[in-house]
Amino acid sequence: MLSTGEPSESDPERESGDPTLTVRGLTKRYGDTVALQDVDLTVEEGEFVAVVGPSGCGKSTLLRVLSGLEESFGGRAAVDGVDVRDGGSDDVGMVFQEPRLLAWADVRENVAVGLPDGVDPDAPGAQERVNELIETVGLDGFAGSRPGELSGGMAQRVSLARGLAYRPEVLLLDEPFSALDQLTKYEQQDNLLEVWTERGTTIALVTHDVEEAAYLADRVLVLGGEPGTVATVIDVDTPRPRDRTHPEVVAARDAITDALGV
Ligand SMILES: Nc1ncnc2c1ncn2[C@@H]1O[C@H](COP(=O)(O)OP(=O)(O)OP(=O)(O)O)[C@@H](O)[C@H]1O
Repeated sequence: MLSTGEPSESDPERESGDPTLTVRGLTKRYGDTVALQDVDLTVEEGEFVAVVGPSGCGKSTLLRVLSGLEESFGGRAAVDGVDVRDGGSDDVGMVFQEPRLLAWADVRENVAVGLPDGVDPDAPGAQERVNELIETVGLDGFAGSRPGELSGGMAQRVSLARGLAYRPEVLLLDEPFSALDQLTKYEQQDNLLEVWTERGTTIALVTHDVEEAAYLADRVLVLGGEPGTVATVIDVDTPRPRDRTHPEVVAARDAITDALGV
């Protein structure tokens, strides 16, 4: 279940050895529209998986199911071995495709919303943490700005900082860099890799950007078709830290592009 709560004690229902994310035979309908058909996915603890596919193939739907936002679906989706319909894990953070910021609150307050429950934004250390995140996403100088005063890319970075504030064990990211210029995108991708490396976070990232998928992920799930199904899975075994121009990264990008049929 999506939460801004304090990281919980180990879930007693969790069986050791369970993958962090498990999806089996997932089918999701919206009325007559079948968004996903019979999708399987396993993401092990600390793994970085990217999900790519054409517009409308069900990428966001997959993340919404995993985050506990969808109750009605066929098949099974579990986080830390606990079915999302039974609450999943408390330690899941999601960054949505649209920034979803509080219009009346400034950047500092919007980021502070992501702090774990019980942490008073005025408590010692909390402001430092918020300021650090604002700096990480390159928005120092805009801490007192309201969303209406920010560009789309800046708003997206506030949303990312809010998602990172909670320090979840699992991060579900829906196109978190899509509104960024190339240079800022590269910086933010590397920031995310740093967070992932430092904390061992398990990440599922939806993206339209094949270079991004090849550079960041251990494994790339390519969805396709209508309804969306798994077209193929591509492993990216290139050692880290990676060079964006490493022949294996380039080969992975080409393999993803081929699988997408573009
Ligand atoms: N709330 C909803 N009600 C009805 N149909 C929906 C809803 N959400 C998604 N859909 C439909 O489900 C399908 C998958 O949508 P989804 O947003 O998951 O695709 P996507 O791959 O993330 O697309 P994009 O890359 O454009 O963001 C689409 O046909 C979409 O129209």
